[in-house]
Amino acid sequence: MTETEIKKGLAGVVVDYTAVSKVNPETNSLLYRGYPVQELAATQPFEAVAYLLWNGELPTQGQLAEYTAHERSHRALDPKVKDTLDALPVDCHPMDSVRTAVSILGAAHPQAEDSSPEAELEKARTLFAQLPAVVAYEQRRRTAGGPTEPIEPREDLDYSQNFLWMTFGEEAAPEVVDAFRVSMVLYAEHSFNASTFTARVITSTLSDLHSAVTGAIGALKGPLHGGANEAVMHTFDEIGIRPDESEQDAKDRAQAWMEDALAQKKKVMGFGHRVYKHGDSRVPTMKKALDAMIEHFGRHEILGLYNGLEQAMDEAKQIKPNLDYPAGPTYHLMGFDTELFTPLFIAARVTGWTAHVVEQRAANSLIRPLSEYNGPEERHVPGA
Ligand SMILES: CC(=O)SCCNC(=O)CCNC(=O)[C@H](O)C(C)(C)COP(=O)(O)OP(=O)(O)OC[C@H]1O[C@@H](n2cnc3c(N)ncnc32)[C@H](O)[C@@H]1OP(=O)(O)O
Ligand SMILES: O=C([O-])CC(=O)C(=O)O
Repeated sequence: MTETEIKKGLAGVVVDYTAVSKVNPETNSLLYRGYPVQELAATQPFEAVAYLLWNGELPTQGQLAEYTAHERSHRALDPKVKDTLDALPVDCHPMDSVRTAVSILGAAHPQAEDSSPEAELEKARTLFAQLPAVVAYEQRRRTAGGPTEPIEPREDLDYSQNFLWMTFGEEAAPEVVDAFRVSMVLYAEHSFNASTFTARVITSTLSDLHSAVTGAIGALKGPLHGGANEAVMHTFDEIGIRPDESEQDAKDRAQAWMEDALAQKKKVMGFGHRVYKHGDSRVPTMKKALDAMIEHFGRHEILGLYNGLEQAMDEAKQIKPNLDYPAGPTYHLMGFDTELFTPLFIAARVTGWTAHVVEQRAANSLIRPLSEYNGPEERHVPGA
C-alpha cells in the first residue's frame, strides 16, 4: 500500500487562483491587483487602496469621492453594538468584542441574506466604515474602566485621521496619521493567509459575508497569525521598556533576552513567515513608519530593543521579522493599548477578506479537503 502524502498545514499547496494579490517570496514582493504595495503605501489614501482591492482598479477622483462620502456617512458607532459592548466584561479581549460587533452588524444589516455581488460590495464598504468606531470605542471603554460615551466621528477628516480622532479625542499629528495610514495599507491584504482562507472556506458553503468576516477574525486572533503584533509588545514589556535608557543599553538587554529565549527553544512572535523565507516584503516600509514614530516621540530606547532582538535572531537562526514586528511598537508609540493592536489589523484586513469573499463566490467550489484516518480500526459497541 502506498502511503498517502499528508500536506500538514497545507504548506506549499496551491488551492485556487486569486487576482486580489500576489505574494512573491522569490522577488520579495507583494502586489495588490498588480501594484507594488510599497508604491501604494507611498502615494495612496487607505480609502483608495480599499477601492482597488474591491474593484480591481485605482479609483478616479469621482469614484474616490463617492466611496469617501459613503465611508464618512457610516462611521458612527451603532447603538446596538454599543449596548452589547457595554454588557461585555471591560477586560475581555478586544478581539472578542470586535468579533461580537461584526456578528451584530451582520444580523442587523438589511441585506444580510442577499449575496449578489452588489449587496456583497455594499456590505463590505459599510463594514469597513463601521469598524473604526468599534475599535476606538473598545480602547475608550478600557481606558474609562466601563461604559462611556463614544467620540462622535468627524466628516471633515479622512479615514486615518478620523480613526485616531475617535480613539484619542484629539487630532493626531500629520506624522502619526501618515504612519497609521501606511500600516493600514500594508495590513490590508496578503493572499491565502489563515484568516483569508477561513473567510473563503466559510464563503464556499454559500454562507454570508459577515459570517465569513466573523470567522476570519477568530483565525486572525491567534499569535501565529495576527495576534503576533500584540505578542511582540508583550516581549518588549517582558524585556522592560525604560524610556530614559540609552539606545545601546536597550539593545544589549534585548540581545541577551533573545539569546536566552532561543536557548530555551522559545518561539519569538513577530519573526518568521510561512511564505517569505528571506524577509517580509512589507517590513522595510513599516520599519520606516516606526522610525518616524521613534523620532516624533523621541523614544530611541524602542529602536534599541527592536534592533537588539532582530540582530540576535538573525545571528542565531537567520529568521527575519514579519510585518507584525515593526507594527507592534508603532501602535504602542501612537498610544494604543497592546490588546488593541490585532483589532487594528482587522480594520485593515476587512478590505482584503471581503475582496476574497466576492472572488470566492464568483467562482465557487466547496472547500472540503480529505483526511487520512489514523484512529482505531472498526470495532463494535458491546451488545450492538
Ligand atoms: C501578519 C502575520 O500573520 S505574519 C506571521 C505572524 N506570526 C508570528 O510572528 C509567530 C511566530 N512565527 C512562527 O510561529 C512561524 O514562523 C510561522 C507560524 C509564522 C511560520 O511557520 P512555519 O512556516 O510553519 O515554520 P515553522 O514554525 O515550522 O518553523 C520552521 C523552523 O523555524 C523556527 N522558527 C520559525 N519561526 C520562529 C520564531 N518566530 N521563533 C523561533 N523559531 C522560529 C521553528 O522553530 C522551526 O525550527 P525547527 O525546524 O528547528 O523546528
Ligand atoms: O500570509 C500569511 O501567512 C500571514 C501574513 O503575513 C498576513 O496575513 O499578512
